[in-house]
Amino acid sequence: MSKKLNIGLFGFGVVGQGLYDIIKTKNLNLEIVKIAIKNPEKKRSLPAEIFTTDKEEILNNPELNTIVELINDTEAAFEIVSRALSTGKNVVSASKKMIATYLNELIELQHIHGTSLLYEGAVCGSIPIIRNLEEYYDNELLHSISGIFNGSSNYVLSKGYLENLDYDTALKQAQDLGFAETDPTSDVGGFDAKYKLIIAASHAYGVIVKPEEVLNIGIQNLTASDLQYAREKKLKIKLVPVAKELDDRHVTMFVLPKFVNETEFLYNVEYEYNGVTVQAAFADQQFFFGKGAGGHPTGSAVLSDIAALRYNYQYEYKKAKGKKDLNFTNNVELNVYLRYEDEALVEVLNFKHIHERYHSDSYKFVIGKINLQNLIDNQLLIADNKAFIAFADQLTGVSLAPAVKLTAEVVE
Ligand SMILES: NC(=O)C1=CN([C@@H]2O[C@H](COP(=O)(O)OP(=O)(O)OC[C@H]3O[C@@H](n4cnc5c(N)ncnc54)[C@H](OP(=O)(O)O)[C@@H]3O)[C@@H](O)[C@H]2O)C=CC1
Ligand SMILES: N[C@@H](CC=O)C(=O)O
Repeated sequence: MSKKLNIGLFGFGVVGQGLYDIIKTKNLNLEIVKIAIKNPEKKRSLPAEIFTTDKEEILNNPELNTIVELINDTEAAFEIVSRALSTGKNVVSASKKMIATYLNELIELQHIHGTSLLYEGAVCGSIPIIRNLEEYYDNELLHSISGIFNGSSNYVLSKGYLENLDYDTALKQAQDLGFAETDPTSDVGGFDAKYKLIIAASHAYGVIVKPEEVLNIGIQNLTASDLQYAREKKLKIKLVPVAKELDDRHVTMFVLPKFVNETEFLYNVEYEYNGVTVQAAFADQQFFFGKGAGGHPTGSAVLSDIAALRYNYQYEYKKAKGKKDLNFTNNVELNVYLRYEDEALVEVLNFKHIHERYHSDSYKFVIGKINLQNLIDNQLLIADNKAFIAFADQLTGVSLAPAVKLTAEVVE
C-alpha cells in the first residue's frame, strides 16, 4: 500500500489549477489540504478556507508531508522548496528558472536531509524526459539532446509561418492561453528554454552549469525577410536548445534559433507542442513529442511526480555523482546565419570562415563559421543592432547528428 500524501500546494494559477482539475477526477491516496496564494483579493473557484497567504501555515504544519510548488517567483520558490526539503517534506516543483539557478544547492539539500525533489513538469510540460534521462538512459552514452523546449515561442513561430500572424498578436495569444511566463521575454528570448536545457543536461551528462554561462539568443529580432529566406529554402525556423557531447571531455550547450528541414522531427512540431531529440550511441536517434505548456499538460507531469513520491521515488543524479572528466565548454565553432544592418557587426564577430554573403539595400546576411564564445561576448551588441542569428547547419550541409556530419568542433 502506498503512503497517503497530505499536500500543501503553493500557487493556484495556470498550472496549480490544472493540477487541481486533474486530481479531482481521480481517486488517489492523496489530498490537497491547503493552498498558498499571493493575492487574497483574487476571485477563486474553491472555498476560501482552503487558501492562505501565510506560507508558514503550510511549511510549519507537521501533518503535511508533501509540498507542491507552482509559483511564478523564483526567489520565493527557492525559499519554500529549500525550507520544505530541510524539514523532511518531499517536494514537486515546476519552477525551471529556480531549479536551473539553484540546482547544486537543491541536490545538496536532498542529500543532507534524505528528502526528494521531483520536477518533470519543469522541462517540456507533459513530455516525460527527465525520468527517461535519469532512468532509461542511465547507462547510455548520449551524443546530444536538442529540441523545442518552449511552447510560447514555438506558438509565435507557428502563427507567423503557417498563418502569417504578426509577432505581437501571436505572443499576446500565447499569454492569454496561459503558455507564457509572467515576463514573456523569458520565452521569446530563449531564457526559459535555457533553464530547461540546463536541467535536462544535468541528468543526461551530470554536468551542472549556471544559466549565465550558457548562450541564449531568441526570436525577438526575427523579421519577414528571415522567414521569406527560410521559405525559399524549404526550411522552417525553430528556437532550439542544444546540449552536445563534443568528445569524452567536453560538453557544450546553447540556445539559438535554427533552420530545420523537413527530414527533421522538429519540422512538424507546431504551436505549443514541444519535441526532444535524443541522439544516443546505441539506441540511435529517438524523439519525444507532446504539449510543452498549459495547465493540464503540465499538471499531468506534476501529478506523475506526486504519484512517484507515494513510492519514495528520488532522482539519484548518478551521472553528476559519478562524473569524471566531462566539462562544459563554450569553445566550439558553429555555422550561423547572421542577418544584419551594420557591417561593423560582422567585423566584430570575427567569423572564422564566410560561406555565403548577400547584400541588397534592405536585406543583408552572411552565413559562416563563428566561435560560440564570440557570440556570448557580443550578445548585447547583437541585440542592440536588431540583428537575427540562427544556427545554420541545414544551410551549410553539416548537422549535429552524427548520422550526417558534425558542426560543433572543439577548438584546441
Ligand atoms: N504555464 C505553463 O504552461 C507552465 C508553467 N511552469 C512554471 O510553473 C510555475 C507556475 O506557472 P503558472 O501557473 O503559469 O503561473 P501563474 O502566474 O498562472 O500562477 C502563479 C501562482 O503563484 C502564486 N504566487 C506567486 N507568488 C507566490 C508566493 N510568494 N506565495 C504563494 N503563492 C504565490 C500566484 O498567486 P495569485 O493567484 O494570488 O496571484 C499564482 O496563483 C512557474 O514557475 C512557471 O514557470 C512550468 C511549466 C508550464
Ligand atoms: N512558458 C513556458 C511554459 C512551460 O514551461 C513555455 O511556453 O513553454
